[in-house]
Order: sequence, then C-alpha cells, then structure tokens
Amino acid sequence: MTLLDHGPAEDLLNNAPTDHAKLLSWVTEVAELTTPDSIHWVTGDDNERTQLTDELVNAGTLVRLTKKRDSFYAASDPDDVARVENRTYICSVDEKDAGPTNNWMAPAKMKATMSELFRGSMTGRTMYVIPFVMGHIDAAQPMFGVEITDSPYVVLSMLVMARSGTSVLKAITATGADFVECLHSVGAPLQDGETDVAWPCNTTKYISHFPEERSIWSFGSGYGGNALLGKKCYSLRIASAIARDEGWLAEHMLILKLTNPAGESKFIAAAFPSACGKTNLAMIEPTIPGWKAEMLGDDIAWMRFGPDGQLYAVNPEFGLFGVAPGTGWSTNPNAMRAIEVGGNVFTNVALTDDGDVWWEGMTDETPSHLTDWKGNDWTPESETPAAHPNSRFCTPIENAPIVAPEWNNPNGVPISAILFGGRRKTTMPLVTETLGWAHGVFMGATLSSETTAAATGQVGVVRRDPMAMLPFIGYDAGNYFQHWLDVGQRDGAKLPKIFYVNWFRRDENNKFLWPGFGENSRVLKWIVERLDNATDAVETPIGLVPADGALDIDGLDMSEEQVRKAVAVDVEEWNAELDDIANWFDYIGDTLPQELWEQRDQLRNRLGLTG
Ligand SMILES: Nc1nc2c(ncn2[C@@H]2O[C@H](COP(=O)(O)OP(=O)(O)OP(=O)(O)O)[C@@H](O)[C@H]2O)c(=O)[nH]1
Ligand SMILES: O=C([O-])CC(=O)C(=O)O
Ligand SMILES: [Mn+2]
Repeated sequence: MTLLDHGPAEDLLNNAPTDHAKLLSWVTEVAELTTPDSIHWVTGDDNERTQLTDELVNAGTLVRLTKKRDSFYAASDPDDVARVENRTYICSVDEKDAGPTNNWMAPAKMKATMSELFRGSMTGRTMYVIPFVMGHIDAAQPMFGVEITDSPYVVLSMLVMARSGTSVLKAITATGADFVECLHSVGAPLQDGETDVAWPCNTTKYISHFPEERSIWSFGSGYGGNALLGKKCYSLRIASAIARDEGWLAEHMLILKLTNPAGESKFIAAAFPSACGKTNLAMIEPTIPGWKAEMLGDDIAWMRFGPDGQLYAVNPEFGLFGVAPGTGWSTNPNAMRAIEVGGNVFTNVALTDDGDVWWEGMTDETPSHLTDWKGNDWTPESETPAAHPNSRFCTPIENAPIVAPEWNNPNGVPISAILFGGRRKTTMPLVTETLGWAHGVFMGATLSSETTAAATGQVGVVRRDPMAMLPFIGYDAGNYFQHWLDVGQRDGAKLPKIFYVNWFRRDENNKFLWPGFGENSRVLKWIVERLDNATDAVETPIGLVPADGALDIDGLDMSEEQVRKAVAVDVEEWNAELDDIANWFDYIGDTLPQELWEQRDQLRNRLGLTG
C-alpha cells in the first residue's frame, strides 16, 4: 500500500496549506517512507499549543508546572541527554571537504543506511511539518527551513527557538523560496496497540548533514542540538558552508550591546564552547556603576559585511536554550527573570514538590525534597545531582528583560569586538588583546577548552576547539581558517578587534582567580575602552593585557597582585602550549593556512623559545 491509498496522503493532497511544489513532493516522499498515521502542518497558533501540550501531558512526556505560567517539565531518556558528536556526520561528496575534524560518510551510503532506519519509523505517530526561518523573515535573503519530525516535544521547542508556523509557510509559498530540508525522527514506531513511552528515542543515532544539497537527516534522538534542527545543524553546520561560499561568517557566538556611562554603545560578539559562558555573558548584569548591557543573542551569530565595510551580526534564533545548572539569582538574574515570564520548556532539571523546577546553583538554599531528573526521590543527602549537568531551560528571547531594542533588526548590528574564550585552568590570561586580524584568527584557531557535559563523552579534558566551532564547522577546518583570513582581506573591511578571554583560570589551590559572571563587566569595560585607546595595555609575547591599574577592580575584594596573576603569561606553560598547537596544526594537515604556521613561529620568537 502506498501512502496515496490512506488517510495522510488524502490529507496531504487535499488539505495542504501550500502549493509549493518542492515542499509538497518532499513531504509526500517522507510520508511514504516513514508511514505516519497523520500529517500536521504546524501553525504556531494558541489552539495548537494547547492541543500539543495537553497531548504531551497526557502522554507523560510533559509535566505542567503550577508555579510558572504556561510552562512545562520534561525528563528525557537517561541515554538521550546531550549532543552526540561521535554520531554526527558531514556527508560531503568528497571526503576531503569534511576535513579531519568531522565524521564522514559518502552521501549515497548515508542516505541508503538512514532510509532503512526511516522506513516506517513514524508508524503510529503524527508527522509534523514545521516551516521556519532562521533570522528575520524580512531579511534581504531570508534563510528558510522546514523540519519534518514525529516528536511533538520538538515542535513545542522549535516554536520557541525559531520563527515558525503559518506566516513562514505563507512567505515560502508566496515567493516559491527554497528551504533547507530538515528531516527528523525519534526512531520509535508504535505498532498496533503498543503504548508509548514518555521519551521515545532509539539507541541507534545519526545526525547527518549534506552540505552540497543543504539538507539534514537526524534519527534516534529527541534532545536539543540533535533534534531542534534549526539550531546547530542548520545555523552552524549548514550555514557555515553557505557562508564560506557567500563570503560571510556563521559562528557560535553571543551578541551583546554595551553602553558606557556617557551613553555610547558598542556591539560585541563572543565565541565560547558549549557550557563555557555564552548565555551568562549575553545576559550579564554589570556590577560597575553606569554601565548597561543588553542581549541580542546567546548562542549563534551570522555576520555579513554591510555597505560601510563593517561586519553586521544577527541572531538567527528566537529563543534561549540555556544550561540550567549554575543559573541562579546571584549568577544570572536576567535569565531567572526571563523564565518567570513563562512559556518555558525545561528538560532534565529537578521538580519541586509544589510543581516548580529546581537545579543546582539556582538558589542558595537547597530544597529538602525533590524529584530528580530521573524521576527518583532526592534529598540534599543524595549522592547524585538533582538536575542533569546538561539540563536546559528553553525560553522565548523576548522574555528577557534586557533584550536590546535592535535584536530583531533584519540587518543586524555592527560588531566592534570579537571575543574568543574557553575554559582553561592554566595558561590563558583573563583577557588578551590580539595584535591584529591574522593574530586574532590564530588565537581563535587554537582556542582550547576543557570538555563539558554539553556533549556526551569525558568531561574536563583539554581539547582544541577552534572559534568554539569544533563540533559545528560544516566543512574542512583548514579551509574554514582560510575563510576567516580571507574575510580579513576583504576590500574596505572595517574589522572588529579580536580579544581572547578566560574566566576559568585557577590558582595553586584550584580556586578561580577571577570572580566571573557580573564582574566580567570589568573586562568588557577594558575591552571597549581599548577600542578607543582610552585605557592602557602592556605588551606580552601573546598579545596586550591590562596595564597595572587599567582593569577597574574598584569595589572588588581583589588586589592588584591577584589581577597580575590573572593576566600573567607563563613562558613554561606557553612552551607546552606551542607543542600542542603544532600537533593540532599537523592534525589539520595540508589545508592549514601557512599564515597560521607563521603566526606560531612569530609567537615562539616573541616568547624567546626555539623549536
Ligand atoms: N566560574 C565561572 N563560571 C561561569 C562563568 N560564566 C558561566 N559560567 C558557568 O558555565 C556554565 C555554562 O554557562 P553558559 O552561559 O550556560 O554556557 P554557554 O556557552 O551558553 O553554553 P551552551 O548553551 O551549551 O552553548 C554554567 O554552569 C555557568 O555557571 C564565569 O564567568 N565564571
Ligand atoms: O545543542 C545543544 O544541544 C545545546 C547547545 O546549545 C550546545 O550544546 O551548544
Ligand atoms: Mn547557552
């Protein structure tokens, strides 16, 4: 029996809310392969939300919270809690184009393998069709996508994270626009009479990208970046390949607006690896008097050159998908205010007895009883955390009280400074100003960080994470570095200054050398003052760091001596770092731009080292 003989096809052909030929034929083809019971075109309206959430509550996937307006709690399968980097593939036609940092399989082979997985995978389920746009619908070049999924949890989350629904479908239909095909299934068909589980998923997982045809196939996971395909898959992996072809940058960066006491504003973008402080910095509440910070984005920035030669950044997303643990009234009060507004989906946090959520670091006081993310009773004596370390809050960006008025500007905002940073106990100073674009690209290309719970695998191991994009570069890493260098060579470019920061350096007692969070505003102040040469810096072999007294520590319980420790450059540590950088460059191989090897040589000379 083909789909044309039963319900969904009739629905599809008779009631489809579009006559977009490519969309209709793709939806038909997927429905025939995956055999869903019905097809639902996602509208994004209130009735639909009520229906979806009621259904998910009945199925046991969601718990409705009594303490937060229109908000829900979900607990995933304990084996489906983070991005699966070892199951993530860039299926370029030529293996070389995926480069050494990506898993690769030939597109035809991957499609053959995954087609067998998708065959019948939506049996017993509804197939949802979600039209969405990353970035503004009125952008000069709107970046459309359509996600097909059998997960209503994904639908609910996509409606928060991306501009989605009827208005987008109308725009795609009216203009006949092309779109990125995003195919997703949790891979858990329901046979006749079989009851569903709360979090359907499959032990076999594939997150596959086809950069030449600009499509995404994801199977087996319902979680975050594996399943909300507009986010990392489209806006970073596929978009980075588009950006290379078109001369712009698709980056893993927050965007924030900083205004000084004189009322002058600057826009800053910053790339830190997953769970290394983007959301926190994007939502910063400055501790220094007279300074104001506002957020435009917390995870992804698309930067294109404007007619004036400046790089303009937009946040392609519509919501925040933030790490819950460590987010509290003392560390990130703006995030706490945002979730109080409502419309949230929380995943893998803990549940309080009165129908609210809790996680480690939210409050100073720990509740005496909770239900942990695995559904077990939890008390402060319990040996495991109440919330999974990669538990998340998913919240509309407009909930944030500090969202900048420009955040929704289709043309974006001009970026004056780019920050790279990672989580390093040693070696990397609190802040360094790089010596120019090529040196900044070198510092970005050699960015290093200790691994976190945001991806499955070992936590706390130092790895190179270039531009915080290691798991997200959709093509060969050496070519990606060359693209960054080329951006710097563009005629008439007025480039942002590049800085490197590290909030995570520790002293000999393993204590953080810098208080972090709101106090990072002091570092931001030094950075924007450097843009106007309004504060002092001293040269070190690795770049410029704050001169004595230049970093504003007024009111901080910290001595100049401690600041010197936080910004110190230790030649021994850098000697080891240089070896590691050489290994990293060798690993990238032939496509590593010669200019970056030269940057390494120059650094070695400045350090007075040989070899
Ligand atoms: N010590 C210290 N910890 C920080 C600082 N900023 C953030 N963190 C911690 O780092 C963790 C992750 O922070 P986030 O801001 O959520 O990281 P992110 O980069 O947005 O992570 P993804 O959403 O996974 O990309 C949280 O546990 C924070 O508490 C800081 O300035 N100092
Ligand atoms: O993609 C995800 O699952 C969550 C996220 O933002 C990250 O890991 O960087
Ligand atoms: Mn984040």
